[in-house]
Amino acid sequence: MEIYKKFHIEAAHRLPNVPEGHKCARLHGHSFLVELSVEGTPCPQSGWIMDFSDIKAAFQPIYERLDHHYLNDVPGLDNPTSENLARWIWHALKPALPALSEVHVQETCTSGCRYRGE
Ligand SMILES: Nc1nc2c(c(=O)[nH]1)N=C([C@H](O)[C@H](O)COP(=O)(O)OP(=O)(O)OP(=O)(O)O)CN2
Ligand SMILES: [Zn+2]
Repeated sequence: MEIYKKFHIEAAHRLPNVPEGHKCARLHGHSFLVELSVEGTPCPQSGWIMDFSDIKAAFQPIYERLDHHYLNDVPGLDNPTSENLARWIWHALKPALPALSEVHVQETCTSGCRYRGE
């Protein structure tokens, strides 16, 4: 079974490696939707895999590094595509949240990336 918690991150970025003339080379911003999934078996006593608020607490320090920041300035995010952001969040969060099973980064209403580790 999987549970998830969603977070909204307002951030700016530009993509430095796109072909010349690509619109994403220009500075722009997104309201990123980050959905974190955790896999497990519900505890018979509590009825939950883990408290949603524990997911929030684990993500909080990472959220603070991203929200209202220019992502290209965050160490390790010099090319902040959805793919690189999802992988970056996975590696930053996994030590504090070992049951993490998926990081879903939605960059726009129509575009995003799901990362489940390597
Ligand atoms: N594979 C990827 N492709 C693109 C990424 C990315 O991170 N990974 N990022 C971008 C841009 O950041 C862009 O802001 C988002 O792209 P796009 O979905 O094309 O945005 P639109 O608002 O133009 O989408 P439509 O729904 O088609 O209007 C580009 N590509
Ligand atoms: Zn973008």
